[in-house]
Amino acid sequence: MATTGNNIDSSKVKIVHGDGGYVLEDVPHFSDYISDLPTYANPLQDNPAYSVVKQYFVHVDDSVPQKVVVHKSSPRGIHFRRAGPRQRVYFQADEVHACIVTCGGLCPGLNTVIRELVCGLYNMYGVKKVLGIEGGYRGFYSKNTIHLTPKFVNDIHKRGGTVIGTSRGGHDTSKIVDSIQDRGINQVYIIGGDGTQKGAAAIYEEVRRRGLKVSVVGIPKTIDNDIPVIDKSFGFDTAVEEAQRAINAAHVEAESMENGIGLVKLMGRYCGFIAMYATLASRDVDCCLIPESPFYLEGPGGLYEYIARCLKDNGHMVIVIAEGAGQELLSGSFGSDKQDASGNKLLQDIGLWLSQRIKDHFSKEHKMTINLKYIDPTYMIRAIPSNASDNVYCTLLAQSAVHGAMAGYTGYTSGLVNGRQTYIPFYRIIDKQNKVVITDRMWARLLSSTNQPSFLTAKDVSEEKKEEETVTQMNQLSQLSNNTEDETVSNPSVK
Ligand SMILES: Nc1ncnc2c1ncn2[C@@H]1O[C@H](COP(=O)(O)OP(=O)(O)O)[C@@H](O)[C@H]1O
Ligand SMILES: O=P(O)(O)OC[C@H]1O[C@](O)(COP(=O)(O)O)[C@@H](O)[C@@H]1O
Ligand SMILES: [Mg+2]
Repeated sequence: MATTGNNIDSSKVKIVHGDGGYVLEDVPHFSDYISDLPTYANPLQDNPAYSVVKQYFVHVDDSVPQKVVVHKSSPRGIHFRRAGPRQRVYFQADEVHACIVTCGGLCPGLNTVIRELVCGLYNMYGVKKVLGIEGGYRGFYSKNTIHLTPKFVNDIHKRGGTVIGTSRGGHDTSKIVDSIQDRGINQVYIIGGDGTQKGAAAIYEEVRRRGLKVSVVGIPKTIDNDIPVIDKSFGFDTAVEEAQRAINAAHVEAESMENGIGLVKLMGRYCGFIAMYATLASRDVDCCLIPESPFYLEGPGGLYEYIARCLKDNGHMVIVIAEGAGQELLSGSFGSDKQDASGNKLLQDIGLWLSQRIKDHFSKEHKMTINLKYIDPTYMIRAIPSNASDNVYCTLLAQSAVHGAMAGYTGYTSGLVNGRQTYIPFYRIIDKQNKVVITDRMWARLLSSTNQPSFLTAKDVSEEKKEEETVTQMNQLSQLSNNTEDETVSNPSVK
């Protein structure tokens, strides 16, 4: 199997080259593997709501750049296909049999996406057959389905969770595709995080191998914000907002007592975006600990020293810790290699461990009684309905997903890139995880806002920077090798 520098199978990559170093990382289309499919005029052209919009249909060449900060001489770089309605569609309304599935952990906005997929299909394209697959991937072959109508989904965006249920594990590609084929489903909308998108990519591959006219579409979900390429995942803003309530409670408790410490644990298995943004938003946080920035307790520059200073100067402090932070400190006594049903690492409770360590240290070393209040709002920040801006975001994601499927595209994730809706090929979404880059400006902003120690030596910083540069160079090399290895489609308007 030929792979590019990033372990991407180059035979699956559909690249279009244009002038000035323009590269379109295109998404698959039915016409790539099924010939002579009939097309139809998009029914939206007769829809009174849309027919008045100037240039409502997306131009065939419209694309969105991945990088918006450029230099005079830099190549135009990677682009993604702009999402939106096309002039011609590949399905007639009564031919469509769509299904929706939600997988992985909960996230605010799941019900909004479900609602908008159903309403988008019904109201924009006249589609009447939409099935909800119950309980995640395993629901395809082991559960009942729910007939989803605009009436059924009308109010669901006001509720947290997912009305069709979710689960981890249970992904069996061939059983899932058998079920899709047996039920005559031809549009599959899959809402989920990085694991789910890997599963969606496997389903797309199998659908294509069987030569089926079935669109497989991903909608990225995760409060952790660990999905790459996209600006942010839906529900993230809502989760950060809800986290403020826990931080506020921690602050009130801490400042009301002598030597008060409020410790808040927030979600973030492999990355600390929620902790970082919640800290930046709150201004009450004195220290934010995330998985990407290892910390230590003892000695100069360590956490104990910083806590002692905060208590001396202010009499109280607030610490926010992402659940995935400091797991290496726990390994040994508390550590474990256990995984959940999807293969995700099961984490130890770093918040509880750190609370105990802080109390023990200050009572032994400083003969001080610490009033520490540990707040763990873990599930409260994700089991809530999405806020207004996430609701709008969910609507755009869902409608874009529907337009793409109707236009015959498949094997893509609907995502926001630099503020524009795009179709991103699965391989780009599942290639790596999004992480906080601690040599970027955002982390520097956080450090300067909390005044916490960076826990890094000059050597660490230069190594971190070198690693970042190597990744950038590898990406550039892989791009170059794509340019030479892949079949070049010279006419960007092919699709
Ligand atoms: N590499 C993979 N290939 C196929 N399916 C996967 C893969 N990783 C995870 N999945 C499936 O995706 C679903 C959700 O994955 P999980 O990691 O729990 O949540 P998330 O999608 O939010 O990251 C599960 O049903 C799991 O079986
Ligand atoms: O207890 P659960 O449901 O396994 O969820 C815990 C995990 O879910 C998350 O919210 C992320 O979920 P996803 O993998 O579904 O995006 C993590 O922050 C957390 O570690
Ligand atoms: Mg995940």
